[in-house]
Amino acid sequence: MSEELIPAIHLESISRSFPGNDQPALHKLSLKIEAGEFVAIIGPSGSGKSTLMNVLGLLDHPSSGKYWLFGQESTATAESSRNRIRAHSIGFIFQASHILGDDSVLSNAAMGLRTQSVSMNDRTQAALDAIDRLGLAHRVGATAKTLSGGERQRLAIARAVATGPQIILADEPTGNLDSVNSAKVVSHLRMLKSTGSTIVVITHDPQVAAAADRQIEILDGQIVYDSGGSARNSHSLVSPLQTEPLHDRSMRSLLRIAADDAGDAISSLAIRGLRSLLLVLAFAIGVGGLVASVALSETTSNQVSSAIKGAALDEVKVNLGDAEGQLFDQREQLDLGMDRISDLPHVRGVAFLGEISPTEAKITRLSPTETEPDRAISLATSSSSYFDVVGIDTTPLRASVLLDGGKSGSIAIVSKEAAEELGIDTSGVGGPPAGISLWINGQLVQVVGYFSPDDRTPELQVSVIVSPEVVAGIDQMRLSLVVRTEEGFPSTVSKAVPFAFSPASPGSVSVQTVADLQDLRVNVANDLGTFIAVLSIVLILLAAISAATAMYLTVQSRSSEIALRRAIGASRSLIFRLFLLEGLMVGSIGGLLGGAIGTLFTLVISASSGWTPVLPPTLTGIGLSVGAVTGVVSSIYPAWLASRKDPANAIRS
Ligand SMILES: Nc1ncnc2c1ncn2[C@@H]1O[C@H](COP(=O)(O)OP(=O)(O)OP(=O)(O)O)[C@@H](O)[C@H]1O
Repeated sequence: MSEELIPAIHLESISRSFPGNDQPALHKLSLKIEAGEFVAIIGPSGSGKSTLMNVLGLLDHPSSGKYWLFGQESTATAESSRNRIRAHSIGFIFQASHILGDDSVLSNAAMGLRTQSVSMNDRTQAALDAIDRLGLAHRVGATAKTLSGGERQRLAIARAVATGPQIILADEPTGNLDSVNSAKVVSHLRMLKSTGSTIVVITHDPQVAAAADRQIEILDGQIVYDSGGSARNSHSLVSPLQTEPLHDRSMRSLLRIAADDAGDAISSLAIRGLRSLLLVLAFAIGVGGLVASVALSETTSNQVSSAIKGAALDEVKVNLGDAEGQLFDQREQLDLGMDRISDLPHVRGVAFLGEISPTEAKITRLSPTETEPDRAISLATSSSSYFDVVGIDTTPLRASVLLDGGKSGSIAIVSKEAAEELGIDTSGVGGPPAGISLWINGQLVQVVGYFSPDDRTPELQVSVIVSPEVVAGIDQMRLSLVVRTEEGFPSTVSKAVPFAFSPASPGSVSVQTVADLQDLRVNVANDLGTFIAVLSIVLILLAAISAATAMYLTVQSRSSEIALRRAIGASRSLIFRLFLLEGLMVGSIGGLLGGAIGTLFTLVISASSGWTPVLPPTLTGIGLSVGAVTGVVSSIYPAWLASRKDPANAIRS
């Protein structure tokens, strides 16, 4: 690198005024400081020392005048170059040491190096060297908040010198220290001077002022005394400033930046563990609900479709309403209506089904007084034609004929699941053994066969179908007809059925093709899915609002950290990325957890309802992406606010 003989600092007629202040904080101040000088700036409170320091450190812009830093005119320099100069060429030591209390001593010392994007190994080495030089090696792994005041200030110096800056700016470095610790700081500053650093110290401390080679006094924003420059020493030659990015934009370097960002975000989330956990849970609940709604609506749709898809093409259901004891009084009329329906074109068969209200049916195995099985068994009555119409075989074959009366008397055909529930052995291939009977509402009913309901008749899964005389005395019965049509004709037939069954009042007969029913149930499933989805979106919005609020509060409480990062050269975009990444991580973890919760919820609901769960392979992706997007969106505003914080103001507070 080329080396020239130029002042380290050259101010010409610098003024700085603040809105609302009649007196400028700096007034036409001119000053030259040679490289390698150790200068103390003294003056009463309010005289403009900190303002001068902020201008020198490129934390603040003067209102007028010119400033050359190592020969480079820096008043008009772009923000990104100013960040780089701060990161590479200036070391700051602030009065309030601005240590990140929850981070380790090592990570505090390495902070500036992280901003420089130095590799992890070099970073650790340089930070350890600086810690060692400042006599803190024994506390290297400690959490910074456990350090004493003097140790903190030495750590602040270690952080400032670890990056190897050309100039050190220190604002009251001994302000909070006793004389012993002040003396240590002074000796470290002298040691730095001896290695060629240019040092500018603002101080009220006579000990520090005396240790400097040159004293400058400021009053009302102007220099009122200057002890004069010292001779250049052997280290006083300066190198050009670092204004261009040092790290290349290679894949490796980008990966390092990404790893640094992720590391910062993780440690920041870990430090605020409980807050992070609550946020993750908020996202998990919202996303979990959404994932469950997707999976459940798929599951229920599948359930509905597979249950009735076989019947959709050739079945019409006719609801005759509640028949209160009418079945037998009006059996003739019922048979007549059914005859007329079976005469309709495209009709293959028709049968009735009388379903008895569960409160009216007591079914037991051995005695009329024993307790009913745990699982509810439904009771229905029909004729043999029902089995033909819905296409269910019985064991033994044609057992259903016995339903049509005659000598056999009171008989029952039992679904396999109901038989198992009642403790009847269904393993025999020839049907129930002779003499097996049930007690139904106090009557002894002989079991003559089994049947296995299929998808068309899910309502008969656990049921007993009896001959009509068994239920003769029962009032509460829902009566319906099942009409089997030629394939593709349910809709045509359904229009004619009411007129055929009840020519006098066709309006009293309500007809549904299974296809209608399917639509209806799919709609119900969809409605349910939509309801859960809307609810989940509300939950996700709430999660996003809580995340945004928590993040906003965090930004406020981390003002000092943000100020420090900005002061030591972190760009606005780095600060923005840091907060955005925190939102992304919280949202993604919440989203993944929500995906798992939603899946588990669907499995539990499906298992308890006897459904086959349908878990689309995209569920995890949905959970993750909804969580990630919501996390990012909710952190945009707080991240933006953080990135806009003015380092000069923030560092004062
Ligand atoms: N951001 C600001 N907005 C308004 N006025 C400001 C701002 N910063 C500094 N000032 C004013 O400029 C003047 C110089 O302040 P400065 O902090 O530089 O003094 P100082 O010499 O460092 O004081 P001290 O020794 O008490 O820290 C003061 O009157 C102060 O109120």
